[in-house]
Amino acid sequence: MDTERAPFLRITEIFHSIQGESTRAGLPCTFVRLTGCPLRCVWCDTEYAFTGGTRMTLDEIVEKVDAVGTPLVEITGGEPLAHPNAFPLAARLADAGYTVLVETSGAFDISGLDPRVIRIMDLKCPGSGESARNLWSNLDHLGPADEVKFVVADRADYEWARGVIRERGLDRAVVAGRLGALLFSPVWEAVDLEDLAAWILDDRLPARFQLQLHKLIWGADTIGV
Ligand SMILES: C[S@@+](CC[C@H](N)C(=O)[O-])C[C@H]1O[C@@H](n2cnc3c(N)ncnc32)[C@H](O)[C@@H]1O
Ligand SMILES: Nc1nc2[nH]cc(C(=O)O)c2c(=O)[nH]1
Ligand code: SF4
Ligand SMILES: [Mg+2]
Repeated sequence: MDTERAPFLRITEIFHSIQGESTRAGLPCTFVRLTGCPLRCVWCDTEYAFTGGTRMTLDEIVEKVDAVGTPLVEITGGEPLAHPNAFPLAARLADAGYTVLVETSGAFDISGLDPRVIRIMDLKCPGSGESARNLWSNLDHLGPADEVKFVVADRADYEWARGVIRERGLDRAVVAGRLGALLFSPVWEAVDLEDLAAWILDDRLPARFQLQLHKLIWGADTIGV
């Protein structure tokens, strides 16, 4: 295809690292970080992906992922689903045999994603400043492989998340296997870890406590890991 006309995306970075989040934390993973996000979570650790980036065709992206040669690939950002070509990219990577994770804010319709793609969807808590962007209809499109994540800045965020989980039956969905996992992640260094653990245990939530493993390994300010 003529490279000038071929479908493309703006890419901040493609890197090979240890998956730091989700139920796949600890596994080698290739990350494709798309440039640009229309949200502004107050605690965002990836502001460097809001602008800039390099224009790459989908062919070039797949080639670079192939060159790394790891079976697990995550498309993240920025906000991947703000970019229409993220959808064909995810399908192309699934066609190529990769296990494809898409990490999304939940602000964009996920229903057009290839069914083979595993969705890790944040529900933005009030402390992020972006709660109003949650697209609640996305919950109807999640399945047994998908994960819902709450990144909590304080007790008020935790209580909000607990309310959402109970009122929308996400706890029952996880226990019944209709949803893959519920994740609680502290905003980095904002919440006492013992407190968050105690809250989850006290409430008997069927949720997974997760830390950003890559920050424990390489520090919070290292980019490209
Ligand atoms: C940088 S975002 C990119 C994907 C998408 N825009 C989203 O928000 O899900 C990747 C993940 O990092 C999380 N994250 C960003 N800043 C964080 C922080 N300071 N502490 C903990 N998690 C953070 C986000 O909530 C999201 O789950
Ligand atoms: N190692 C590592 N694991 C991650 N899992 C999700 C990430 C993200 O920024 O979306 C991320 C990241 O930035 N680095
Ligand atoms: S949606 Fe994701 S990339 Fe965008 S500001 Fe929030 S955490 Fe950062
Ligand atoms: Mg990250």
